[in-house]
Amino acid sequence: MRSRRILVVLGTRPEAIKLFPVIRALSARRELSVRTCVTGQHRGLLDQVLAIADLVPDIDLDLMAAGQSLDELTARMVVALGRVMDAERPDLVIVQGDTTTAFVGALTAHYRGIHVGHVEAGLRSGNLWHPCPEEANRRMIGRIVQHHWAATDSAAAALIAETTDPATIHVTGNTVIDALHWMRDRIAATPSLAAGLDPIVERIAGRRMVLVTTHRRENFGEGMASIAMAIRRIAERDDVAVLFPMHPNPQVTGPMDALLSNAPNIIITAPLDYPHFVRALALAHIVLTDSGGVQEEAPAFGKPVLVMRETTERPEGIAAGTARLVGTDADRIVAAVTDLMDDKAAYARMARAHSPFGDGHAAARIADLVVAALQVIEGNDTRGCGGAA
Ligand SMILES: CC(=O)N[C@@H]1[C@@H](OP(=O)(O)OP(=O)(O)OC[C@H]2O[C@@H](n3ccc(=O)[nH]c3=O)[C@H](O)[C@@H]2O)O[C@H](CO)[C@@H](O)[C@@H]1O
Repeated sequence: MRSRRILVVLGTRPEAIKLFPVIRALSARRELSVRTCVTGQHRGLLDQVLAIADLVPDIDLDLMAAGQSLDELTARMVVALGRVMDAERPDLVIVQGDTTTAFVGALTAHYRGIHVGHVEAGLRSGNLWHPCPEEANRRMIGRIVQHHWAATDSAAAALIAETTDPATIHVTGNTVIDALHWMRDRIAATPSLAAGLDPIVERIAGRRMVLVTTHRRENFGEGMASIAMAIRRIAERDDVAVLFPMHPNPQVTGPMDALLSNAPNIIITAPLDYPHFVRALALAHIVLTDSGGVQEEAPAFGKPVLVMRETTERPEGIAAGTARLVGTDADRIVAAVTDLMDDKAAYARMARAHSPFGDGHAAARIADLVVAALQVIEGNDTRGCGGAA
């Protein structure tokens, strides 16, 4: 059998983190020819992950443009990825999560009758506008792909509730845990990978670190201002130090700079590269975030995570008691952090190392599923939409 062509499409930092374990696992299968296409929906943050994972993309569309609108990005990406599909002619396309890159990768493959596998399938917040456009993207992806690789049983149940054929759904675990274990072990073997954090560790010495990340679109505006106020109040405690790797989006830096610059006990940095962030996560006492991936990583390190969102598509962390929704209201956030700082029993209940999101072997399972899927595709004669308008 000729080696079967797999095209992995990604465009942002979280996709790179969650897909590099899959790319490694697939590349170890001799019967597969794996190519990677990066859209460059994000640039700097994405490149940091590609570098640490030793991933050199076969195709880099470099589509990101300063101040681009979602319309412009999507339009450019449809045309560019369509051309990649025609040139590469893959037997299977793999996308991850809920970005514009993931949706357009699935759509342009669908136009050509190419099978698609979806990593992290089935995440649903139940609110079409929260998060936007991610919830819409992942629902639409779920309607047009053939292989749904869900991270958890609840994600699989969400797909079943949408009448997805159960035979096309497999629960694999979230590949973010594969990446986290790989990075943790790399740092243990080569501490210099995350040595850049040493000065911050010295500055924080003796205080408990609250690690903060925020950048969700639905928190822009009032939400960000309220989060900034909460961070400032949390940092007024002398037994606390806040470490805040700040996303460069002006919708984040604007409100934060206004309230937090020169605030004592708050260390603001540029986004940390993946090794440094994983080390910061391991050193944190509490994690305060609106990130999806960080919600999945923190429990694996036994870190209580307070989620600055109104809804989450990760109910497993809430059910396991390792995560709590606190929204963006400053009083609620401060109260939740204070509770964990002052109530040892409350902290112990949340700080149990527990990973409802996977065991670190999701990528290997996905590689097995890809090989199995290709047998099906071998006998399948999909014509797609014929390519013409
Ligand atoms: C709606 C939603 O939840 N969608 C999610 C969103 O991803 P996200 O919310 O997880 O995005 P971020 O928070 O940007 O990335 C987080 C990763 O970045 C690392 N990190 C963080 C800060 C830093 O300073 N240095 C770092 O290295 C960190 O370890 C972590 O792994 O889109 C993904 C793609 O579709 C989806 O999969 C995913 O559901």
